[in-house]
Amino acid sequence: MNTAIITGVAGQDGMYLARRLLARGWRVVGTTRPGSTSPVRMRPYLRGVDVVEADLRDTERFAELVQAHRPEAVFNLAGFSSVGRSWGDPALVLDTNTTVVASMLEILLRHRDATGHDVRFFEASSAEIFGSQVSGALDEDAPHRPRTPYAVAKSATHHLLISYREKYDLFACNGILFNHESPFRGQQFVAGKIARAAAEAACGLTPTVTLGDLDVHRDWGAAIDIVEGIRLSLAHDRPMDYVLATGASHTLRDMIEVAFSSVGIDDPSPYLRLEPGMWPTTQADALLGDASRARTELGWTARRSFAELVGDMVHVDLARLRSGVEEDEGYLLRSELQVPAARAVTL
Ligand SMILES: C[C@H]1O[C@H](OP(=O)(O)OP(=O)(O)OC[C@H]2O[C@@H](n3cnc4c(=O)[nH]c(N)nc43)[C@H](O)[C@@H]2O)[C@@H](O)[C@@H](O)C1=O
Repeated sequence: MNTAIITGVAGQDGMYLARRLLARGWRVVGTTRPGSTSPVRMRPYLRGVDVVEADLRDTERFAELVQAHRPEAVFNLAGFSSVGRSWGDPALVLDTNTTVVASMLEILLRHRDATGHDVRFFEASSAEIFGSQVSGALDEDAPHRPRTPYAVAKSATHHLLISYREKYDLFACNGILFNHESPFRGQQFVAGKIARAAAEAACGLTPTVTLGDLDVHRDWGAAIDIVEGIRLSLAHDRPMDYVLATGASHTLRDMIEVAFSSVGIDDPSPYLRLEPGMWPTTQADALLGDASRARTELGWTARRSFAELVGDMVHVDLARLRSGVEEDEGYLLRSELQVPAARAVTL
């Protein structure tokens, strides 16, 4: 039986990936931050996962886990994830998202030297590495112009992985992940916030969504699709970096329109408050991905449309509000069943 370690297993990506691997007969050891409430909240979705607490910065702990479980694959999905908030503690962001990864790679090398056992490594890189002045669809060769501590850290780690791959022949892949969402996304991210407001409005409540720039362009995909690309990256016969994106760009204005119209509200304006400048201007201007390499090499494409994704988020929030039950496996099963089997590639 293959074993995977997933760091950050209680996040949306970790959870979807764990379920996908379990369904394929893997054993999954998933780490969560000590003291975090997410594992409790996400418990209905993590059945079968061996959930362990591990502070990402405690690299000794990571070494122990590798030694104890001898995984075939490590998926590093943990770390600091808010672009905007990364200005709050840049040193912590660089530590968590870069220095820690350097230690993980060293640990995997030492493990290989000691046991002869190769561990494949996936790193969740980010479209934010491309930063400002981007135009057209971005592929793996687009230049990095990071503009936030978050993006700087992700860009450095991205290059670190490539260096390890070249110098030590380590099977390490960067997934350049564009924005991706799900009904399990927190409301600190804009899609989660909009979906919840649309559901509240549908229940007759009067939410107010305060937003920065409505014209920001992003390539929003469904997390459930993106994790399939993550899984396939490590299942391929050679390590590469992959853009995982839908290739379609939308604005926040589009998202609001789709979310509210999915519950029959044609005019969302009474629920919106605009505060231009409330969100940092140093993030990427507009992001659109070109996932041709993932399509050609992995047979991967994003299957869910923007409207399906946003509609699913709103409807799960509606079910939460109506039932009073925040998390239930039923919220997930419907969207999981919609996934057509991906091209068979086995590790
Ligand atoms: C690729 C990247 O994707 C995610 O980072 P993010 O893009 O910052 O995600 P978000 O949902 O917070 O913002 C989306 C856009 O919406 C704008 N925006 C406007 N008004 C509000 C607002 O009121 N709240 C928020 N959160 N965003 C707002 C905001 O400025 C941004 O342009 C993470 O997964 C990250 O880990 C990652 O790697």
